[in-house]
Formats: sequence, structure tokens, C-alpha cells
Amino acid sequence: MKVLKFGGTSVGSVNSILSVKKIVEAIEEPVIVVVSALGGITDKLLATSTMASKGDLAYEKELSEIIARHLDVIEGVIEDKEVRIDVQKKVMALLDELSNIFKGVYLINDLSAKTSDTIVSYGERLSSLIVSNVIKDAKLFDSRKYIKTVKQFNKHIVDFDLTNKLIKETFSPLPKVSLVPGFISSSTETGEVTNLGRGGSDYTASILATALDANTLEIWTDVDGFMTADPRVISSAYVIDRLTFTEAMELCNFGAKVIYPPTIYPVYHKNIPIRILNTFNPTAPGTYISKERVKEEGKAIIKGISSINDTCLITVQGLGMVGVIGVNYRIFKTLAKNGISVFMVSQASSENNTTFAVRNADADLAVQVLNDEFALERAQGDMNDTVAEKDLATVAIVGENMKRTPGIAGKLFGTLGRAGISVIACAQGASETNISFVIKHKYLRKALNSIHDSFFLSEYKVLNLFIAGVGTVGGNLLEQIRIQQPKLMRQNGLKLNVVGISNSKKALLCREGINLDNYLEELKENGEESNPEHLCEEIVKMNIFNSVFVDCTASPDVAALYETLMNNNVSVVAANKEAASSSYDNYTKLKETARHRDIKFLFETNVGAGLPIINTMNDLINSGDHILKLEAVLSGTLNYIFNTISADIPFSEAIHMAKEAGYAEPDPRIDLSGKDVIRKLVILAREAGYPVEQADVKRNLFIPEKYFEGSLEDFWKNIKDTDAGFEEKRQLLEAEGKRFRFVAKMENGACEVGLQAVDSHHPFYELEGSNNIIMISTERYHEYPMIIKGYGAGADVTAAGVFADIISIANIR
Ligand SMILES: NC(=O)C1=CN([C@@H]2O[C@H](COP(=O)(O)OP(=O)(O)OC[C@H]3O[C@@H](n4cnc5c(N)ncnc54)[C@H](O)[C@@H]3O)[C@@H](O)[C@H]2O)C=CC1
Ligand SMILES: N[C@@H](CC=O)C(=O)O
Repeated sequence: MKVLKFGGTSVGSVNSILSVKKIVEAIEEPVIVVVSALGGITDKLLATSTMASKGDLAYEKELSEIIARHLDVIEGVIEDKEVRIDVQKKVMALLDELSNIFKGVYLINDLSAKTSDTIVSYGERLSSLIVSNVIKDAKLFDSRKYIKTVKQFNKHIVDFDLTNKLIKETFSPLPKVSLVPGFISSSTETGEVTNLGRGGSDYTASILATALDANTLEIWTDVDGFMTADPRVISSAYVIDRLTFTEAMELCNFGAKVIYPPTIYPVYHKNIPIRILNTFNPTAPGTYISKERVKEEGKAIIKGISSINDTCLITVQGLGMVGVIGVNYRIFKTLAKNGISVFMVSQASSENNTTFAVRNADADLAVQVLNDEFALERAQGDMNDTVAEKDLATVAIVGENMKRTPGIAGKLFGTLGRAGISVIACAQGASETNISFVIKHKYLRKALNSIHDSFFLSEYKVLNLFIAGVGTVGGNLLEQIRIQQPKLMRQNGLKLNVVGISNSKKALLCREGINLDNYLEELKENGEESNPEHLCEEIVKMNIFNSVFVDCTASPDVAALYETLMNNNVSVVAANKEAASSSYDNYTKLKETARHRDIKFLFETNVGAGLPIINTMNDLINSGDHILKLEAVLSGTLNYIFNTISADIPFSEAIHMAKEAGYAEPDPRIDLSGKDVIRKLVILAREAGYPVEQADVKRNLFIPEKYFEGSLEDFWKNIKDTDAGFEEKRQLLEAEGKRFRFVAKMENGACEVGLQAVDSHHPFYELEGSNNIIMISTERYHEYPMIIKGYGAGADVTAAGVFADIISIANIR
């Protein structure tokens, strides 16, 4: 035989009750069917009781809704008219009794525990009566007659000796289908109605299965089984096919509300397996819980992650505790005496403090009783006042295969560290089936996501991207990401999730990921008004794990956000050169923050767009080489202009063309004034190990300062005045067989930039289009410097360089 329990949602509607009928009638062997109250009725009974006890006549409306709900269900599930009338009569008789009890509570304005227990018992009495008339040949039993309880610490505890004996008597012989109300019981001493606590129907089923040696206990609910984590928080959580009793116990004790925790103990002792099944998807395999520990190749070492939102840590501490026997005994005795439940304990090996977790509601009482208990020691200065830290959350990772598997705790705490989450307390029993830790409540979602990602989704990794700037570079980058997303997921197990997109006015933020097919319209229609500070606040508030801020703006205000973002464990990838070329102090602070927080600050595209210049220099330095000298053409815009001006294309026209081609800065004066090259040279010198500031760079500029004064419009207007002069110089150079190149040099930290006329023997002479070139002389590359050359500006190559930085954070090959 087997025992099946159907929860409130399984008997909550006409359709669900009809599914229950189908499931039960398809079973050939004898079954005991345990039912909960119709979904939501227990809460409604409790709420109605409270209203009545407060003299609130509105209870009558609630009661009439309870009555209507039951009558509606009967109407929908019982086809035979005669049976239906009979059931209606019986149900109405129970509802009349209930109505009289409510009236009494209303009149005397009092609700005793005994009356409350009686009232809630009607939920299961009514549902079992109805369902017993729906399932063919079902025989109804009254659980109050055989589930007996005794009182202990204000709780009704099952009197197992008597209960087991009564169950055996009651179900002998065993009918084909026995229909049983869950949750309710009665007192061994007084016979009064009691119950097994919220969720107690699972327990009723377990008690029956154990007493009658069932072959299986089936818990039918509205989910497909135990999941690896709470699916409301982690969309990628999935059903666990097998658990041991211990693992199931750990998971449900820690907040996974699939079964009522005490359910497991009775069946565990008799090794009766539990199946968690879905009434609304009965063919799904569900979760199978048994004694056997199966180590499946390729499956995650841990089985699940669960959490308790409501956590307060209490710490009892003092040097006077060290080596004193009995302090912990006194702590936990005092808590037990006051009915305070402790769900996690951690003690420093120095013995000078004991920390434990309780519910927030128990915290004040816990502090008070412990301060009283240790009043003498506190007065003598041997111990400090007891301290409570509220608004925390406890998370546990669970799995019997963690036993003797090295590296699990390391992986767990490493993951939390990389997500910037500090662990306040932790505990792991010697059984090694559960590692629990306490964190600030505000980090709970991030912690669950990063742990789930790290332990369960190792077959794919998620990077959450915030992209600021959707112009030439940003727009191209988003398009590259859109195209590559499916391939990266398929071939490299990398999920690129764009969770934020912003321009200078608006921001679009979506934790689940933005659809890149129409983000521009979305940003325009549904983006919220934004500015850099607002953007930063929102990103920090979203608190997403594995997140990367990608700066495709040229804004100093956006660059000023990096420090805050990094301090919140957000990596930064910048096309924007503002930060890396800002003061040396700021540059080193950002680099140190990234190192300290184990995140990334990458800006490869700051010099040479997509060319691998910074990474190559870093590789040289990291392998012990020293960079002695750099000689380079680093401006795509200027090189393009010098390659484009001709008798037909004047200087000012070539600048426009460079802007159109996407080579120039948003403000092209930055390129023309030499500032962009100065910034690049400063960044390279710093990466080579020299503490250089922009002001240290010697410059030989070629456009007089006066053209950069005033507005951008003034610049476009006035720059035409230089066309004739440039044409003259160009013709002279051409006659000499030379070309203009704007060259950047660094030798042992000394930096200079300037216009040079190079002849055909010079390596920079044949530098086409917007190309860049850099010659790197090092201790190893001495006689023949290393040369890197190629496109040095442009939307697609720059976006590709930014993309490469992003991919390097994911660390995939
Ligand atoms: N174009 C190129 O070849 C290269 C460009 N870069 C750098 O890439 C960056 C972007 O350049 P482009 O795409 O050419 O410029 P762009 O002018 O086409 O785009 C800039 C974008 O930044 C946005 N923006 C400005 N202020 C903002 C703010 N406060 N918050 C959010 N968004 C803001 C604008 O709305 C625009 O969408 C610049 O820093 C540039 O130096 C780096 C290497 C090569
Ligand atoms: N405006 C820059 C773009 C790359 O940094 C250039 O012209 O080189």
C-alpha cells in the first residue's frame, strides 16, 4: 500500500480535485489519501476568527465566503444529484457548527487556543468529506480518532505509542481507498481537538505511512519537486531528481517549503521512500527521496541551496568565557526555557564568543534573558552585554556528497568574495552535509544567484552587462553582442545578459535581460530619466552578481562612477579614456581597487582601438621584461586626415570625413589638439611602469591654440582658415617624398608628442588610412623592436576590442 497526500492547491479548485480523482483511481494497490483544507481556507479561518474575537461583524462576510467556496466546489465536483444533495447537507451541518462557534467568539470577544484549534480543524474536515465523495469507493476516516497528541513546551507532540496502535486498529482491514483529513488530531489526555502545526498534513501522511509500513509516501503538490533553489529568485533553478533523507531534511529545515520538515523523521526510520509529485503535471518524474546516496557523474556536488530571510544573530561574548565550563549550557538552557528556537550556532575556537541565529521576532527576548542570566558576570566585567544584529539572512548549501570532498567551502566563500559579499558568521557540522552562513539581508538575492551559478550552472557562465553609451562604439558593440549571444552560449557556455543600457538622458534596466532586437525603441519609450549618479545608484541597488559596467561614452562624469561601482564588485570595461588618463593617483587607486576586490578594470581600446597593445605590454612586463622605449602613431583620426588631404580634399573637409567614418572623438577637437594622443601615451607609459601625468608630456602641436577656443560650431567655422596653409605644406612635403605623421614617443618615462615629416625609409611612412602603429623596445626586444600595426580607430574594431575585454572577464576559451 502507499500513502498519498494532496496539499491545499491540489484540492483548491474543481479542476484540481478532478485531477486528484484521476490520479488516485488509476492506482491499483490500496491507498490512503490524506487531504489538506481547500487552498487558502486555513488562513481564512484564522483571519475570520481574529475578526470575530475583536467584535468585528465583518467576520460574517468572510464566513459566507467560506461557505460559498465549499458549496461551489461541491457543485463542480459531484455530478450525481442525490450524492451532491447528501454531501451539501453534511457540509452545511459542519458549516452551521462552525458558524455557531464564530458567533460565540464574536459575542464573548475571546479566542482561546482551544477554540482556535477547533475552528481550523473544520478546513480538513470539510475538504476530506467532499473529496471522499468524489473518489470512487473512498472510505472517510476521522484523524482525530487515531492521531493523538500530548502537550510539550506549549506544542502538541504526537503520542506515537498510542497513535501507532490506533492507526493499526483503524485501518485493519485496509480499504481500497481510505480518505483522511490531514493536520488534525486530538489530545490523549482530554480528547480535545489539536493539530500538528501548519503544513501538518504532510506529517499526518508520514505517520500513517510509517505505522502501516507503506511502500511509498507520495506528497502531491503544485511544483515538480525539490528545486536546486527558490525559483522565484533564481530563474535557472531546476528540479532535483534524487535526494537523501538527510539532504531533504536540511533543505526543508532551511526554508525550502516543499514538505513540512517533521514529515521526514518517521519514514526515514522505516526507510520508506518519499516521492514529491505535481498534481498539475502528474507525468513529471518529481523528486525521489530515500536513504541511498547516489553519486552521479557530472552532477553538481551540492544538491540545493536554501535560505531563511528572517535572521538575527545574537552574540554572547567576553574574555571571562574562555575555558569556563558550562557557559554554552547556560546560554541554550536559558533560550530553551523561554521557548526560543536556535537554527544556527557558531563558536570561535578561542571560546570568547558564541554566536547563534534566531528569528528577528525572538531577538529582543533572547537578549533580555541572556543579559539576566549573565548579569553577575557582566557586572564583574567578565562578560559583555549580549549583542543582537538584525535584518540578516541565512543561506545553506546542502548535499551529502560534500562529505570528504575538498574545496567546497573554498569554492563557496571564493564565490561570495568575488561577489563582494561579506560572511558574518558560518557553521558546518562534522557531518559535512550542510554549510550555513549569515549575510546582510540585502545581499541575499545576489548570494543565491552567484552560488547557484557557481555550483549548478558550471556548464554555462553568466555575465551581466550594463552598457553606457549607445553611439558609434556602444551601438556597434550591442549589435555584436546580439549576433554572438547564441553562439557564445552554445559553444562557450557563456550567457551575456545585457541588464542595463543608457545614453546621456535615459536608462533601461532589466534584471532578466534586455532584448537587443529593439533596445533603441525600448530605451526611448520605456527608459527612465537618468544621469550618471542615478545610473550608479540603480546599478548598486540592483546588486547583481558577475556584473560588468561597460563605458562607451566619452564622459568624465561617467568615468567618475568607476570607483563606487568597483567598490560594489562591479568590473569595469572602458572605451572611455578619461579614467585611465586622469591623475596618476586616481589611475592607481582604480587599478588597486580592482585587484583588491578580485574584479577587472580593463581599457584595452583606450590605445589603438582593437589592437592588442596594452595586453601585449602587460604580458611582456609580467614575464619579466622591461619596456624602455615606445614610438608610435596613435591617432586614427590624424593619420586618416594626413592620408586623405589632397589637392581636392582640404584639411577641414578631411576632419569632417574622419568624424563621419567614426574615427574622431565625439568632440573632434580632442583629436586635433593632440590631447587624445597625449592621453594615450600617458596610459601606455603608466602601463609600462612610469608614473606620468598628462602635464609631463612635451608637445609640438600643429594647430594654433586659438582654433580650440570657443564652441564646437566656432571650431568648424574657423578651421577652414587653415586649409590653404595645410595645402601648401602638403605640396612641399609631397615634393620632398615625405608624409606627415603625428608621432608619440616615450623613452624611460620621458614622453613627447608632435608632428613629424617622415620619408619613405621610415616605418611610419606606409601607414594607410586610420591605421596605428607602435614600436615597443624592451630589454628583450632591443635591436628589433616589437611592432603592432593595424586599424587604430573605427566603430567595429573598437567595439570588438571592448567585446574582447568583456570576454576576458568571463575567462572562457
Ligand atoms: N571611435 C573610435 O574609434 C574609438 C572610440 N573610443 C572611445 O569610445 C568612446 C565612445 O566613442 P563614440 O562611440 O565614438 O562616441 P559617440 O559620441 O558616438 O557615443 C557616445 C555615447 O555616449 C552617450 N553618453 C554621453 N554621456 C553619457 C552619460 N552621462 N551617460 C550615458 N551615456 C552617455 C551618448 O548619448 C552616446 O550614446 C569615447 O570615449 C572614445 O574615446 C575608443 C577607441 C576608439
Ligand atoms: N579618436 C580616436 C579614436 C580612438 O581612440 C582616434 O582617432 O584615434
